[in-house]
Amino acid sequence: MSSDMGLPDALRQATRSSDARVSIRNLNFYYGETHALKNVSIDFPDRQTTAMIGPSGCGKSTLLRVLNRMYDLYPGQRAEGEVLINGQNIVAPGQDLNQLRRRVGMVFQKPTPFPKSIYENVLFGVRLHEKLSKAELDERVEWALTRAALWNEVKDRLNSSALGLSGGQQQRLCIARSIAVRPDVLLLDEPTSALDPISTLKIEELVDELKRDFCIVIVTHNMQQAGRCADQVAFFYLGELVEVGPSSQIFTAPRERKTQEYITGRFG
Ligand SMILES: Nc1ncnc2c1ncn2[C@@H]1O[C@H](COP(=O)(O)OP(=O)(O)OP(=O)(O)O)[C@@H](O)[C@H]1O
Repeated sequence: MSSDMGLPDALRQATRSSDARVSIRNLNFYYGETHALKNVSIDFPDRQTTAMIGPSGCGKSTLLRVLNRMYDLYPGQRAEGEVLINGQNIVAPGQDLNQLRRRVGMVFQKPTPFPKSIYENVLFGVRLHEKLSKAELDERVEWALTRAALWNEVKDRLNSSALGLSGGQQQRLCIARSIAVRPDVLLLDEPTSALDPISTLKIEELVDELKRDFCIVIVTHNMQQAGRCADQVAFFYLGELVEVGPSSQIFTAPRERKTQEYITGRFG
């Protein structure tokens, strides 16, 4: 438990790194008996991209699932500790999960468009959370698709099915759908692992662009991608955060031997 428990929210926030959008302190996560995250403390700064790297099973996806409390859907899974998003501990009881999921967008490994039009896909979350006029909805669709670098490719077929788009376009549509509700944090779980190299490059450029507005956390197995996209890199091993630092430091002068071994491909 952190020592500043009991302080008012504003003061607690002020005691954190000033630019941290997400501050995690002493987080433990359990799948029943399996202790999947062990005492993890890390900040995800605003307007920066953090890449989470580490071998299979080290807990990267689990940490993303904690950030939007996806684990709530499964009995026996529980988080202990503190995950502050804008100063609010989102793993504490009594949170409004609908609001939380509006503030924390998630994009998965495989594109997950709904069998609806491109237009309705973008508005899916917006319609749940906001009452907007037709003109405002149109404006939001154009804004989100433009930010997701897809507008020019789809503006003449907004009412066509999203399932008719290529894999790379579908993934950009999913990013548009996530940002359309204007979240604080955008989580990307291996967003390019199902894509070809050109689509991958487009998504990476997009991530670079989007970090101007959002706090981005990306899980990737691709070291080059982490090097290209991330400002900060966090290396996890067996549920523990081994090391976190600026991307340039982690890839050129890691402090920990395990990090060095992983980034040089000696295991994982
Ligand atoms: N639903 C579950 N029930 C029980 N244990 C689970 C469950 N999901 C994950 N785990 C365990 O939790 C640990 C962390 O898994 P997690 O999926 O977070 O790893 P990861 O780093 O994202 O792996 P990968 O790179 O393969 O996606 C692993 O030991 C895994 O076996």
